[in-house]
Amino acid sequence: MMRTKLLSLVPRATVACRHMSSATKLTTVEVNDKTGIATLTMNRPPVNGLNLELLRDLQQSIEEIEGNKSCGLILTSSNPTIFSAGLDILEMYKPDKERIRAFWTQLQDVWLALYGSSVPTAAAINGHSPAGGCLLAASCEYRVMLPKFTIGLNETQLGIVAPQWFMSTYLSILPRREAERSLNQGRMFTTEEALRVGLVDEIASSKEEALAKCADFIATFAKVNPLARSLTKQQFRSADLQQLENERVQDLEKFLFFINQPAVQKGLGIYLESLKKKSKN
Ligand SMILES: CC/C=C\CCC/C=C/C(=O)SCCNC(=O)CCNC(=O)[C@H](O)C(C)(C)COP(=O)(O)OP(=O)(O)OC[C@H]1O[C@@H](n2cnc3c(N)ncnc32)[C@H](O)[C@@H]1OP(=O)(O)O
Repeated sequence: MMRTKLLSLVPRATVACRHMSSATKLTTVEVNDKTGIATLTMNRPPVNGLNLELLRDLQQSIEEIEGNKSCGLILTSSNPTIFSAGLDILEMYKPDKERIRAFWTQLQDVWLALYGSSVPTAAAINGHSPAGGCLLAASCEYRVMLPKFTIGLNETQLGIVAPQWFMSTYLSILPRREAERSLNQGRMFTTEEALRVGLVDEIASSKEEALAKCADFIATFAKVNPLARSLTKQQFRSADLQQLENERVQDLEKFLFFINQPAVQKGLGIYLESLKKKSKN
């Protein structure tokens, strides 16, 4: 029988501030002793909205996986229909001054850690994956998605602009023409469309199958020298990573300036309302 280790269930103290959703961790890491592959599961009901705490836990879990000599990382969700709803809009709507800085900086950190991870990475996309959810999946090296869900960078639909590093992540997967058009449109792809354009690599009929396909992808590196593999990956990704490293502060200031524009705040408010109305019907 497969033995697994549950590594990330350490309780965390509750901090008295907005959006703090849980006294326990919002991610779990399970390492398969046989394959050495770590499965990182997001678990922030109802929709895995990426708030400051989930981003912190993601960062900690990625670091843990890097540190425990796992052979690979599979990112997935405990929610049966949602991989991640992207950034928690409540972090950006009428934001707290200090918290929103920490939030965006943490998002930068998570992207740098995941996109730049030294271990092979794959996403088992077992539900909808808009915007920031798509960013996380696209930062991995391989994607397996379940049918009847949607994925894409839909920022323009919300009246917001995906920053340069979101674009770079798309461009690492999609042909330039497709990346530009779909980002401009804020297009959400169905699973089948995503497969057709290459945004996902395979379709699986269940989460278990998706995880198995991700594990198969990671196993393709079993006989490749790990240092050679990770340095090669780094060479492919270093320009994108370096660009954000060099421009972190400007990127943060640009985000803050943009998000605080009255028109952007108004748009986010309307979008939030529409989401709430939809969930009441
Ligand atoms: C210069 C740079 C500037 C800015 C860059 C910013 C980049 C931004 C990136 C982002 O990620 S923005 C977030 C974009 N995300 C979305 O557009 C997704 C919106 N959500 C949905 O489409 C759906 O909720 C769903 C994920 C498909 C799930 O649908 P489902 O029917 O299962 O759930 P429901 O819609 O009823 O939602 C339940 C509950 O959750 C709330 N919710 C949903 N998504 C978010 C979110 N992203 N942030 C905050 N809250 C969210 C929704 O309102 C419901 O709440 P309620 O139960 O209280 O009504």
